Amino acid sequence: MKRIRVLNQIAPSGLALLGEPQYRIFEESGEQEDAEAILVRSADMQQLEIPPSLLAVGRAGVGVNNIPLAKMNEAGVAVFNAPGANANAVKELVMAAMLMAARNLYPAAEFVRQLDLNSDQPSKLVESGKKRFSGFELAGKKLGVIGLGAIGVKVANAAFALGMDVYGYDPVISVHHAWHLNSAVHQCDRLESLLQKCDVVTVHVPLLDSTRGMLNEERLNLLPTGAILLNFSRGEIVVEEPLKALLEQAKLHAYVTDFPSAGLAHLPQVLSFPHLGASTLEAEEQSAIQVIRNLKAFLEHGIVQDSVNLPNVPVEPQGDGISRIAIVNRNQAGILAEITETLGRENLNIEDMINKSRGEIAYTLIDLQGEVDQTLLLRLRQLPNVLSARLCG
Ligand SMILES: NC(=O)C1=CN([C@@H]2O[C@H](COP(=O)(O)OP(=O)(O)OC[C@H]3O[C@@H](n4cnc5c(N)ncnc54)[C@H](O)[C@@H]3O)[C@@H](O)[C@H]2O)C=CC1
Ligand SMILES: O=C(O)CCC(=O)C(=O)O
Repeated sequence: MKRIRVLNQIAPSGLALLGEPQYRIFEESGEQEDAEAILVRSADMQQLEIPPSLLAVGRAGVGVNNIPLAKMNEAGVAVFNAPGANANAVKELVMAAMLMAARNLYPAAEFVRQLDLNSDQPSKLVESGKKRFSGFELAGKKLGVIGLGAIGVKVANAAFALGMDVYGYDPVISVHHAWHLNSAVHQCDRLESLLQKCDVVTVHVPLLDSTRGMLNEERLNLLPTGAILLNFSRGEIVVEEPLKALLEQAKLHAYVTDFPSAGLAHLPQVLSFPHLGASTLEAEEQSAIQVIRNLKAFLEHGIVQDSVNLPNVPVEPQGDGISRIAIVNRNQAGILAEITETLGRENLNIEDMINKSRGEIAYTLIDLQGEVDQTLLLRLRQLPNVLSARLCG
């Protein structure tokens, strides 16, 4: 039985894929020591102790900044996410946010809420206040999309359909996403040129060392007066102090974000949501199902698909009489020779073997004739550059 620890609420339709008797799902931290896998959404795992039994982490979503990737690599633990599974949900919220900000919908609705509509002339009250909430139309305005991945491409295409003139910045756009991007989207070679010209800017990059604080004082100051900034990516991508100053000086029309902060949330120009981007039934189900399928394929057959730290190795198992060993190792010369020598000493005949690397890490999948015992696995684990070794199944 494989034990799966769940750190956040995961859609039941996904968890249903992990049925007993093969799997047992638990939440309590006391039992974490022997979990083979952890399922997580946004819970912060940075300080979580990694049990020696852990083989994989499944992020039912996209961003993995809550997972200590370096620590996972050192422990030979595979990390999976669900690319694209919640992109439509985020796109819809971003479009709603853009419209809310451009038409001042939140303060306008608040204004109506506090009116006494039982008075003699309610329509007079309504009409008297509305001029304060006059907004602008999106059609014809310039939208800048920073990060043209699963979400950025959908936002760019939807904004184009609304009549916006769309600019995109992504120096490392994938071929897959480039294919899906409307060809009318203008490409910006420099982030600065996008910021200078766009009335609305939306950011859709992952939180990495290279993107933390990417919208700093110098860059924020390039935004035209009256611009709207949307951040449904991660709070840390925008530097708060200069943004606050621009909002207080009314140089920006609005900041709409999914990541509330104490320094900004109280400002009238700020609209904050409680990290709602992926909170739709559809996205929650899709994310859970997608990541759990990949987690299962890894635990049961050693197959790697959509991992954020291991290379893709979509090799189906060979069938009866064949044992499969999965090894995560440092990507260093000589390691394969050490592995095959160790197997040779046990007289085990290799039927098939694949080794793929991704940066500092490599993944080796070996199909063998016959039985594999715990002593062999122990010997493999003791090799200097082997981070984890296990029998699949
Ligand atoms: N608010 C919410 O609930 C959600 C937030 N997110 C956030 O949105 C981020 C993006 O999600 P997806 O579009 O699904 O990811 P993705 O991986 O499909 O796209 C990210 C894009 O950013 C680009 N990029 C990376 N560094 C860049 C840089 N320095 N400048 C410009 N572009 C850069 C990449 O090339 C890639 O095309 C996630 O990493 C997560 O932080 C994702 C889902 C839900
Ligand atoms: O699971 C969630 O609600 C968070 C979604 C998110 O931020 C992501 O997928 O990166």
